[in-house]
Amino acid sequence: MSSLEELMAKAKDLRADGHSSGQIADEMSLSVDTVTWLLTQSKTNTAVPKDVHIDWTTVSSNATLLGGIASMMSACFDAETGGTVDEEIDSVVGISISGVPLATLIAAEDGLDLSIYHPSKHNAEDGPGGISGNFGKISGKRCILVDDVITSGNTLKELVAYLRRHNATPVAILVIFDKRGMTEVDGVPVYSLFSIRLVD
Ligand SMILES: O=P(O)(O)OC[C@H]1O[C@H](OP(=O)(O)OP(=O)(O)O)[C@H](O)[C@@H]1O
Repeated sequence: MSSLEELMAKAKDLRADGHSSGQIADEMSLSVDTVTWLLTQSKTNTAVPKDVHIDWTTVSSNATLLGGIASMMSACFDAETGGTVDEEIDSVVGISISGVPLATLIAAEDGLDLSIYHPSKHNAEDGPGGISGNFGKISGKRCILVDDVITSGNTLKELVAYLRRHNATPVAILVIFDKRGMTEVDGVPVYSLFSIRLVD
């Protein structure tokens, strides 16, 4: 089976399990347009939408490799800012689920507090997102926000707004993959290890 056929099969499995197109898009880190295409087209009758699927499970399933990626994210941030911003930061906020191990490793490496954000899209009752009460509080803190990938940027936009509403200051965003080529999210600079573009 080709990787494209595998993506089609996975999208169809998720749909059969009752997931909406938006949920499938989130699960597979693809755009909703791409998911619609995967669910409705064969690869012979229309052009493939311009999106990329990132499979980094070889790294994410290995704690040592994940630690290496977290170190690279932290080092990338230091290199881009000259290391001057570090002293002003109190907390690392990881976005559940995939941002959590990265945020934990970065917080440990840099000696910072750890907070966890549950995005609204994971709220089964369609309620708002929120900071977990089982980890660090964010009120009054200067925070760096950590996630694995930016697809639309909506999750990070939501967290930036949440932090500002709750008396915290989002200072920077650290991600591994940026599929939007974003330099900032509502005024918060983005530092990505890899910025992904399709070239026609
Ligand atoms: O830029 P956006 O369009 O908002 O998408 C990016 C978000 O989607 C993925 O999370 P997902 O909801 O799939 O949960 P996960 O962390 O459990 O993979 C990813 O980990 C980001 O948090």
